[in-house]
Amino acid sequence: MPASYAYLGPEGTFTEVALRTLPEAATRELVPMVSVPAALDAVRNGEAEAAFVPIENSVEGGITTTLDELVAGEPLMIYREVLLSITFALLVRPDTKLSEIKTVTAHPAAQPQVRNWMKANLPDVVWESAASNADGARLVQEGRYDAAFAGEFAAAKYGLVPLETGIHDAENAQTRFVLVGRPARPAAPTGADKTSIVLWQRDDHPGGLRDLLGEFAVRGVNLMLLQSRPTGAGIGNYCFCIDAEGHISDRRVAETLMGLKRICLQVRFLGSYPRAGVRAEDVPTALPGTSDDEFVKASDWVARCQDGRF
Ligand SMILES: O=C(O)C(=O)Cc1ccccc1
Repeated sequence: MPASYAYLGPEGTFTEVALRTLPEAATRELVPMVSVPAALDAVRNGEAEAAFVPIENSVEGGITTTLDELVAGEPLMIYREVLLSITFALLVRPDTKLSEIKTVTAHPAAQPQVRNWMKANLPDVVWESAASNADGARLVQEGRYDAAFAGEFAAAKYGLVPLETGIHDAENAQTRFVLVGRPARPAAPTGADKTSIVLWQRDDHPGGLRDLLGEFAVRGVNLMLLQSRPTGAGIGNYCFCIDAEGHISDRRVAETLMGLKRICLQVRFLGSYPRAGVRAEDVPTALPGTSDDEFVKASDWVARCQDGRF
């Protein structure tokens, strides 16, 4: 049996479409799962080599189920990311008219991307969340709802037809997906990489978040995502999910992680991996004083000072 990748299913999700853009997916068995936690659990318990799940979209920010799963439980690591442009189709059973639609369903992350369209075209329908957009289509096929927002490609799989296509409140809406596996050595740096971590503050004090961010700022490390998530320990208790530019093998990133490790209660490393759609030559050069070479020279100089050989 080939190694398998679990993904947010059923067949016909945007997640599946994004996964199939990865060359390595062609040599794996792709196994649809009912939810993001189920896909990640399949990795944790060794049933799947990796899981492919949505993590962020450009309209609403982080997909909280995924972030919360990566923040807690047995540690996992991100190895790849994929960006997919998303527009929705309104899928119905054949012969359904727009005026007959009373109920509509889709994944919760779809709602902010179709809200204005719904207000204009389906003002009085009842929205209910589905486990994924393709699962919504499946529920329409079963007769549980009148319509589903999903990828147009899901229609044929579930015996539905697109009543409307190209639905998107925001131009260029994109969703980011990640391939997640058990912890192992990160892939070698490509020159256009990203590092994901989770931080827990040691204590609550004025400027606490600024102290964390200062560790990135003084080493010239750019942030790409900052999302707070409740720790569950009471109102006001948050951890921070952060994506930073660069690879853990870059000295400025490694030194930032060391700085954070010293001042945080806990740091969880979620991986260093290639940025989707960005070439190394398009990444700005390191700010003055933050290149690998400058870090190495500075640390050699301190060693010489400690030896009295400066
Ligand atoms: O992959 C899907 O189809 C999902 O249900 C997740 C999702 C939700 C909204 C936009 C893109 C992906």
